[in-house]
Amino acid sequence: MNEHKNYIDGEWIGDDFKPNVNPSDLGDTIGLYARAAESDVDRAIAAAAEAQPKWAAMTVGERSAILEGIATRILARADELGELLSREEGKTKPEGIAEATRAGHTFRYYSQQILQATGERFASTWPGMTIDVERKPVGVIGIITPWNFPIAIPAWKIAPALAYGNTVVFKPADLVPASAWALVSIAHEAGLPRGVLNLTMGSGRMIGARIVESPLVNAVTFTGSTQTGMHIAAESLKHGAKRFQLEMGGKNPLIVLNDADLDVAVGAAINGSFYSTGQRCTASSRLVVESGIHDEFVERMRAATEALTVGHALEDGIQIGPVASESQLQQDLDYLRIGQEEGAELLVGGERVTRSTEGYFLTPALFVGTRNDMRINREEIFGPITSVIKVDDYEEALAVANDTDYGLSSGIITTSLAKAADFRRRAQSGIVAINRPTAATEHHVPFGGTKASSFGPREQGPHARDFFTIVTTAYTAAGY
Ligand SMILES: NC(=O)C1=CN([C@@H]2O[C@H](COP(=O)(O)OP(=O)(O)OC[C@H]3O[C@@H](n4cnc5c(N)ncnc54)[C@H](OP(=O)(O)O)[C@@H]3O)[C@@H](O)[C@H]2O)C=CC1
Ligand SMILES: O=C(O)CCC(=O)C(=O)O
Repeated sequence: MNEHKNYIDGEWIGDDFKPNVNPSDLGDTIGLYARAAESDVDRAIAAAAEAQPKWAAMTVGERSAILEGIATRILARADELGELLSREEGKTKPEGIAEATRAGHTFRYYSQQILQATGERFASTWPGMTIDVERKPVGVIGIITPWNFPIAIPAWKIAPALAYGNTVVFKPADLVPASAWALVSIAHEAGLPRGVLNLTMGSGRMIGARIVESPLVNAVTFTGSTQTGMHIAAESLKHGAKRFQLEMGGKNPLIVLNDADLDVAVGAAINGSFYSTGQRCTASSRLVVESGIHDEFVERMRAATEALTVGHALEDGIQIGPVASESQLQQDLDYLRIGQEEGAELLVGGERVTRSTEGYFLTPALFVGTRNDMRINREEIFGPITSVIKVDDYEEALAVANDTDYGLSSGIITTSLAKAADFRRRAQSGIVAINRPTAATEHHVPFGGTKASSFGPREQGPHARDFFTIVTTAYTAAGY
């Protein structure tokens, strides 16, 4: 069985391995992946600290060329990387390939982005003075990522971190080390100097704590559950108030108004709620539907949900792959029970099903007759489960949509330009979707939310530099 080691200071290290198992086929072990010890994490952090000044001193041209080399290699291997991703995480093969392609585009984007102007010159109110506002690297960045986007999220954190002259200690989710390992091995092949990017696979509790507590780590960027994010925030403040950026949960509403095009509404709801097995922080988990269109929408949703094909992620024609892990499956089953105990009607789906391989297969589930105060509508389930909430009019729909602890994404399906414009103004989320799913975003524009969904500057696009650089203001007096 292939052994995949951690990557520390330019070397492959490790002798303690864990099998990585395919959630579509529990008999299929993808490979063995190293588990870092505390001493490995400390070594990775020290290597990143040592490499950082030299990496930052390279020209942007040199850094840009290496990032472009990583992008080219990812894009050349997108089919293979996408298949590997689907095999370890369970999203369908087309979704896996699209995600790998997005990772390549992200590296290419930042290889070009750092060639743009970054400074600003201000006129001074004092005589003989010039003021230059510049951006400098932050230093060593700890990167902690979740299992649901095993290559895109690492890419959109690692690429800007490196582009702006920082070095990285990368801790991927324990469930999906293969995509992380493949990405780091590509960076190695592309000629990244030793110590600039370090991979420490294994337990989040231990490695995450080590990264957050280290005085040599200057910033931590995290995506995952709100609970872990809040813990990282508290620990970061305790340990030298290091800079932190958090992308956490969502409970994203999709409003369907009476004037909606039903085909568009059902298409957006099915995609947003169930694709990627509903395991997206941008998933539509609350369908807020105006009463005049409610019954027809529900009937069309029932039929469309039943028609979805569920099975092995790598099989052609499969639309919904397995749930990513046994513990996530248990969480989904718990919420299916909780929803029914709360009085919601499970109209269709929510069944654990068997296929020719043994995997974590669950049919997409549609709850109807739900209220916004039910637990299934307040807590992030993170599975192929969505709820319909019936409302009387647009104002009630907007109030329900905004009545949540989260604020990542929200959407509206309407043919009224006026209502769409009003929703863009009043929706309390970082992403607003008009006549499209709440999920699936582009790599070159900002990504992030409000309330308990996000903390810190936006990720992706040009705004990513706000987290990965320090703004300094230089006053230069004339006369010498
Ligand atoms: N909004 C989003 O994008 C996501 C939300 N979730 C939500 O979170 C739930 C649980 O998923 P899970 O993967 O366990 O999410 P976690 O928040 O536990 O994990 C995310 C990352 O943080 C690491 N981690 C875990 N504990 C710590 C810690 N104490 N300090 C630092 N890092 C830590 C994990 O490592 P390790 O994998 O080794 O535990 C992983 O790399 C899901 O069911 C879903 O509701 C999950 C993923 C993404
Ligand atoms: O919808 C997307 O494009 C990204 C979603 C995401 O980042 C997540 O679910 O963690």
